[in-house]
Amino acid sequence: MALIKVDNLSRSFSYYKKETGLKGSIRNMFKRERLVKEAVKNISFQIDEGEIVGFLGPNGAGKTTTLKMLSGILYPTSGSATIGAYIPWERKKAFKKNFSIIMGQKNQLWWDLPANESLYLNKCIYEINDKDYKEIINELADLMDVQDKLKVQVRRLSLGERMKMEIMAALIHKPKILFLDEPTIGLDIISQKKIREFLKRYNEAYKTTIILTSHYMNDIEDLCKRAIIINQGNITFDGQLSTVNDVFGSKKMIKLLLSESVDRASLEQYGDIKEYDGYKVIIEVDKEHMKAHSKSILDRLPVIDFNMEDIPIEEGIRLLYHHGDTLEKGKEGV
Ligand SMILES: Nc1ncnc2c1ncn2[C@@H]1O[C@H](COP(=O)(O)OP(=O)(O)OP(=O)(O)O)[C@@H](O)[C@H]1O
Repeated sequence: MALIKVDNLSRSFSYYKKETGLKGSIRNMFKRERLVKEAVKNISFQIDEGEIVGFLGPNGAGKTTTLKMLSGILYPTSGSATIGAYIPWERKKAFKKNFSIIMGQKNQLWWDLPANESLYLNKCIYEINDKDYKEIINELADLMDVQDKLKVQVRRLSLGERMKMEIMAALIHKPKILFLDEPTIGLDIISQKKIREFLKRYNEAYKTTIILTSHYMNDIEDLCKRAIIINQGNITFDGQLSTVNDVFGSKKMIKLLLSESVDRASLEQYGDIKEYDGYKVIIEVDKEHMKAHSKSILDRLPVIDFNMEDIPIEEGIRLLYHHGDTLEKGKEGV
């Protein structure tokens, strides 16, 4: 059943162009040019209870603006959204008790206090009783392996430990909906993996609905079955992650290992060269020319190893970022 329903949601920002230099500043005092940025344009989607959905797009695509509207931090310019029985920007207390947003680039913990003091503050804000608070703190600290860090001043924690505390602070009221905006940004690979494992287990245990934005493809592939891709405020893909490649089913990758160096120009006839060092080459080839090109490569080039693969999901998503067509509402794939 759909828990999050977004219907033709838009958000524009108006701002004034600022001229540089002294002359520009003086000119600005008398005449200012007003500009409008349409950050999110008529987007629609639905998300079921318990789903983890990857919300992807290049920088400036409109991801954070959408999450801010769904969290009630921003009013939309037009359109509607409901989360369960609530309209987020009405900011009803019961809604606030049901959701949490974690922004990897922003802290909610007090820098100079130990993490458990900030956690206690959240306990009071969310009106959690002592017994439930003790239980959830123990459970979360165990799951994230930070029992011994709870009394350490936040400024003395490593980036990974701090992020775990941020996640704990966001989860102590057991929200039903969780918005994660770049939760693993800047973390090393092992810490990223630990946080992903935690989120997976947490989602399984509590059936929390999660929208996740991340520029790390491992986060998305590990956690999400479905991806919504947004670019320049428009949704360009909404479907199963496994079908991303079907959109570009007309392309394949040929990976070659050569015994002698071959110059780049003589490989370009086969397709787009994705990687090249003379001996190791990856070429993106049109499927319709696959057979003829494969034969020609094997006949003419000093091939030691030849592999044919689908384009990697990361590449598929990158291509989808720039795929212009907006999806019709509810349609899966492009
Ligand atoms: N307050 C604002 N005033 C003017 N423009 C804004 C404002 N907030 C966001 N924008 C613009 O709206 C667009 C979408 O921004 P948003 O932060 O939603 O992108 P994003 O997809 O989260 O990007 P990133 O991956 O870089 O965080 C950007 O072009 C941004 O400059």
